[in-house]
Amino acid sequence: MKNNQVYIIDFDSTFTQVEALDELAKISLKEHPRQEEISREIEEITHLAMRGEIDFKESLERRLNLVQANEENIGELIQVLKNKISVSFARNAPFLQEHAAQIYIISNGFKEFIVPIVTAFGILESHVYANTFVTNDQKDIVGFDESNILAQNNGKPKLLKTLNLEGDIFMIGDGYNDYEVKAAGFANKFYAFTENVTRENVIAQADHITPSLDEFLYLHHMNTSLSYPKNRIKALLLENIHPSAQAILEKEGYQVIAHPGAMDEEELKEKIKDVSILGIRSKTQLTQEVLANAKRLIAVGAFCIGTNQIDLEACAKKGIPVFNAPYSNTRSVVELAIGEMILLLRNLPDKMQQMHQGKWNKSAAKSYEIRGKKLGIIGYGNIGAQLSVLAESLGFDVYYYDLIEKLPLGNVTKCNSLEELLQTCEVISLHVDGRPENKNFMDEEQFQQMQKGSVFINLSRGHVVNLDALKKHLINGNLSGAAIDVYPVEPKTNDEAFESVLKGLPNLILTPHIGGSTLEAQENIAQFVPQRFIKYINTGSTTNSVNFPNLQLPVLKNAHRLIHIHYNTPGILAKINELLAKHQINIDGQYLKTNEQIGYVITDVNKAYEKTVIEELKGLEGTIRFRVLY
Ligand SMILES: NC(=O)c1ccc[n+]([C@@H]2O[C@H](COP(=O)([O-])OP(=O)(O)OC[C@H]3O[C@@H](n4cnc5c(N)ncnc54)[C@H](O)[C@@H]3O)[C@@H](O)[C@H]2O)c1
Ligand SMILES: O=C(O)[C@H](O)COP(=O)(O)O
Repeated sequence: MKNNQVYIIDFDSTFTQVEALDELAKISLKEHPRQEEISREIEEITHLAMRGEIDFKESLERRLNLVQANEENIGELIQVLKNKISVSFARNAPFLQEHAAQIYIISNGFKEFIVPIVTAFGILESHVYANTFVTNDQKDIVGFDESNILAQNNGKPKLLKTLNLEGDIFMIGDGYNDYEVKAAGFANKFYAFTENVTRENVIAQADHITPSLDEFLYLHHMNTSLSYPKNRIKALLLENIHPSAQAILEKEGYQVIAHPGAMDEEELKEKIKDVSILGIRSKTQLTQEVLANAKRLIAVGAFCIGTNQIDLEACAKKGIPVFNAPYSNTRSVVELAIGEMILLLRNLPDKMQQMHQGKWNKSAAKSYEIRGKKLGIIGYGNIGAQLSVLAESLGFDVYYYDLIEKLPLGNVTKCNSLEELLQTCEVISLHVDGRPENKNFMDEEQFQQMQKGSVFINLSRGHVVNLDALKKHLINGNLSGAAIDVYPVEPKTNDEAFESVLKGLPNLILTPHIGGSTLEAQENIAQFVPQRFIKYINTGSTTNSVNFPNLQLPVLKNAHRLIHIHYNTPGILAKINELLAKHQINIDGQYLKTNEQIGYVITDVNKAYEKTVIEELKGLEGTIRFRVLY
């Protein structure tokens, strides 16, 4: 606590998200036929004054004339404002309470609504300086007390002069009139508050741009709600991730940069240096070399299912959890697989091509129903299992093969070997994951084992199929058709050409890795993954992480949360607790989980503790990362 500091805080658009007179007009003019037009006029006058383009006094007179409010509207306004407290002020309520003696609210707004709002946060009524309304006998608001210094032009500096405050004075506000306090020499520093509104001519004058109160508190080492201001968290989203992800992360207060394509290793090595959150899809390779440059990376999101493009172990060893969206595009892949099965069994890829070339080939030759055919699913995971349910309902007789024991759904039949499945079924659909051992999983030998005339579908990963072997079996007629969505090498962006040995073959559907590319799936993914980041950053929760021990944690209440990530070696938990005991720290709750590489310990402690313990915890042998949530 810095007792020699004084914090002067503006009210409209700083303490609250809105301009109170704009809100008052919405209430008082509710029934007015020109309500929208007048409200727009009021907002414009507010902006002109806040940018310093018209006199403040003139703006107040003009706005009050237009608002046409009555004292009775104030109660409703207070209710509205209570729900519009700036998010970072609400989050840092303990700071306001604990530092009430040092906080002043100085506003050109009106005491009638400011006092009830700010005193609820512990701010002293005697520290609120603002205008007051003048009403007539009918309680209509007809003006303001013109003798109040804050009703005058340059009112804030004039008031500060009379207050004679001592110490380091910090002015926090969004308007030009807030900067004027510093310009007149009555504040040491001006912090332009941009959480709700950004005015170019105001930020140009600021000593510091503060996108939230967290940032101000962080600069002054007074955080009460978070260990790190959210506006300092930079997220980089690659590969055309659906825009709702950006919107969610921005709403949380992070800086977001979205880039349409993937980046190659060299470019990413450079761009990742100041990134805290990285969002990618299947194309970006997150290698150990890239990670070596990722000095600020907190979390990685695969905005897709597959995570084989990420060095998961290297991430874990750097204390970086990786999240994915394991179910969000499952249905989309299944629907495409079924559509392709029908097309291939009807020999349609060839027929469609022929029509474009003017060839009418009406014939039932090589055309079959799917009903009663044997479908073999390789990899009975989320996609494989859902495919089996839908395929069965369409009349397929379904078989599956998986490395591990799986619950067979419906009437599916389990095969004990890959060979058995390949020899049994006419349609083979591949849904294994992209682990390195699956490279060339479908090779010459496996294609030879397939029934003559059968069809093959791969919507999993490109490297799991040897394309030369597939080509050979499509040309020699062993396979009657195939559908391929994924390739060992894929273009990084839509501007690059697609090259493959498969181009131009008969009865072959080639698609540009779009199994999961439906609007529904992409939007679902863009909702799902950002929530994993937010939960991890705000609570430490690692649910759904693919490389971290999964811990679902309660919301932090009246405690500090110590988050310790360490190499999984015996005895670290004991050492953490020894240290906490030595400092007589009261543990409210403790959660531990380990995996092969790392241990993840969360300890909620009573707020009163010596801060030196933090340094000691960071210094424990085996520590990978440590952070505190306030
Ligand atoms: N084309 C696309 O756009 C698209 C979209 C989504 C997912 N995918 C890919 O689909 C694949 C499957 O996704 P999922 O969600 O079902 O994954 P999943 O992890 O739920 O299922 C994979 C299954 O494959 C099994 N498996 C792995 N290797 C095997 C092997 N050698 N032999 C037999 N079984 C094996 C696993 O045991 C597991 O049951 C992933 O590779 C994913 O990246 C592609
Ligand atoms: O793993 C996945 O979910 C798919 O391969 C989809 O990847 P994409 O997001 O790059 O289309």
